[in-house]
Amino acid sequence: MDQLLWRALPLLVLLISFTLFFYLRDPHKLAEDECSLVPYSHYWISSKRILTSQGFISGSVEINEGKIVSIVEGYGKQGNSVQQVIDYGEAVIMPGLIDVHVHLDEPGRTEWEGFVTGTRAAAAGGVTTVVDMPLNNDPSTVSKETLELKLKAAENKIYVDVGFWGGLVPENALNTSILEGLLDAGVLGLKSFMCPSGINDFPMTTIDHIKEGLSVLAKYRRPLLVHAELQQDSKSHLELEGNHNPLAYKTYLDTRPPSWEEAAIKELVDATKDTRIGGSLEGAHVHIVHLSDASASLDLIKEAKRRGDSISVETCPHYLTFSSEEIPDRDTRYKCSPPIRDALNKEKLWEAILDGHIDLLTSDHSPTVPQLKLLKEGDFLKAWGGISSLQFDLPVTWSYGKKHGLTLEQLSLLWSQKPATLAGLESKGAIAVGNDADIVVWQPEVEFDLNDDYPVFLKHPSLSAYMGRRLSGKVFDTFVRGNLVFKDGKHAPAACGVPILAK
Ligand SMILES: NC(=O)N[C@H]1NC(=O)NC1=O
Ligand SMILES: [Zn+2]
Ligand SMILES: [Zn+2]
Repeated sequence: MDQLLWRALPLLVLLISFTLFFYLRDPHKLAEDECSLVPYSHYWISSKRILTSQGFISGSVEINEGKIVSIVEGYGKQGNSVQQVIDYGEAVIMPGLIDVHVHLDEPGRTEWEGFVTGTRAAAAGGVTTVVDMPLNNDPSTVSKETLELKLKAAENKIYVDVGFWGGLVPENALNTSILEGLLDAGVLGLKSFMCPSGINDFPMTTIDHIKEGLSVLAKYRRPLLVHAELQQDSKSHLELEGNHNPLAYKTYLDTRPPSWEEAAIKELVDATKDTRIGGSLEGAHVHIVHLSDASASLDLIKEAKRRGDSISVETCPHYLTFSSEEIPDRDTRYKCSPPIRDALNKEKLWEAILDGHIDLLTSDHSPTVPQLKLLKEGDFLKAWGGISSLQFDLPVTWSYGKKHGLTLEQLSLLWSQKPATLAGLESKGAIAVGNDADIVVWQPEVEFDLNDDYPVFLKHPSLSAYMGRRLSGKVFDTFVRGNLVFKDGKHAPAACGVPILAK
C-alpha cells in the first residue's frame, strides 16, 4: 500500500500543480498573442499611400510596443534595424476612425447591442476608438457608481478602445458633488438632452441645468454634448396619430421640424457667449450632436463661432446619405431624431462639411431589438428612433463624400483628428511619432455590395438602412495600439481594447 502511494505521489503532485495553476491564474491576464493577429510587437507597415499628420507620403511607419516610433519616407526604405515589415502596397494607411457618438447599450440592454458586438463591428469598420453615450444602457451613466458598473461590464469585452461620456440630468446638474464625482471618475465630458430622450432614467435638461453643468465643466475643461431639439408648438403626436398615416415617413418628419433644432440652438448660443476668453464660462465647450437642419440652425452655430464662442458641431452619415423623399413608407430603419430631411438640406450639409463649418462626423449608432423598431408594422410614430451604422462609417461617408469632392485628408480630419480633439485624446487621431498605433488599412477604390453575404458584425444587421447598398472603400486591416485586431474579415481571438478615462 505504502509503495503504491509513493509511486503515485509524483503524479498526484503534478495533478495538484496543474489544478492550482489553472485555478489561480489571473483570468484577466491575456496572453499577448491573443490580442493581435501579428505575432510581434516591433514591426513596420509600409505603403505608397500613408496619411500622416504632414500629409500623404509613400513610405513606412515603425511601430513598437503599441506606439508609432518613426515614420520614414520612401517606399521600401525602412532603415537598418528592420525586423518585420507588413507591405500594404497601394492600400491606404490612415489613422483609425474615432467615433465619439455610439450607444453600446451595456450594461442592461445587451439584447440591443453590447460591448462585444459593438466593438467587433467597430474594429471591422476601421474604427479604433469609440466613445460610448451615457444612455440606453440601464442604468444610465449619471454618477460615479453607474460609471463603475459600465467599466465592470466592459472588462475583457472591448475589441477597440472605449471612452465614456457621462449624462447631465436634472438630478446631478443641481448637485455638484454627484457631477464632480462622475467627472473625477473619468468621463471624457457630459451629454444632455433638451427634449425627452426616450429613456426613462435619462430625463431632459433645461437651459438652466445646462448652464449649471457648464460651470462645473469649465473647471475640468471638458465638453458638454447636447441633443439640441426643443419642442415647439407643432402638432402633437396624439393629434397626428388620429388624423395622419403613421406608415408614411412624412407624418413622422412633420412631428420634428427644423424649428425644434433652431430653438434649442438659439438657447445654447446664448449660453456659449460666456465661453469666450475672459467670459464667466471660459474653459467650457458646447458640442452640438447630430445636426440635421442645415439652414437656420447651422447659421446660428456659424455666427457663434465667428464671435469666438467655444462651440462645435457634428453631423452623421445618414443625414448625408439619405433624403426624406426617398424613404419608403413603413421603412422604420430610417427613423431617427432629429429626422432625415429633404435632398436640398442634404446638399447644404455637404456644402457645410466641405467649407469646414461642420467640425466632425459621428455615427450616432443607436440600435434596439427588431421588435421595437417595428420593422413588420412599419409605424413611424411608435418605432424606436435610432440608426444602425457603426461598421459602415468609413465606406458610407467615403462613397457619398467623394461624389461631393471630399478628399481623403478631409475625411480623416472629420473622422479622426477632430473627434480626438473633442474627446481630449491627445495620443490618438493622427499618424505621428509618439501617438498610439491606431490605424486602418483600406482600399478606397474597391467596391462591394452590402448584401446578406457581407460579414456584418452588428448585433442586428436587419436594422441597418445601409444594407443592400453598393459602397466604395473596403477595410482590410485594423490596428489598435499596435495590435492587429482585425484582418481580412477575421478578429483577433481576445478583446484587448482598453477603457479610456480622463485624468
Ligand atoms: N436614446 C437614443 O439613443 N436616441 C437617439 N436616437 C436617435 O435617433 N436620436 C437620438 O438621440
Ligand atoms: Zn441624440
Ligand atoms: Zn445618440
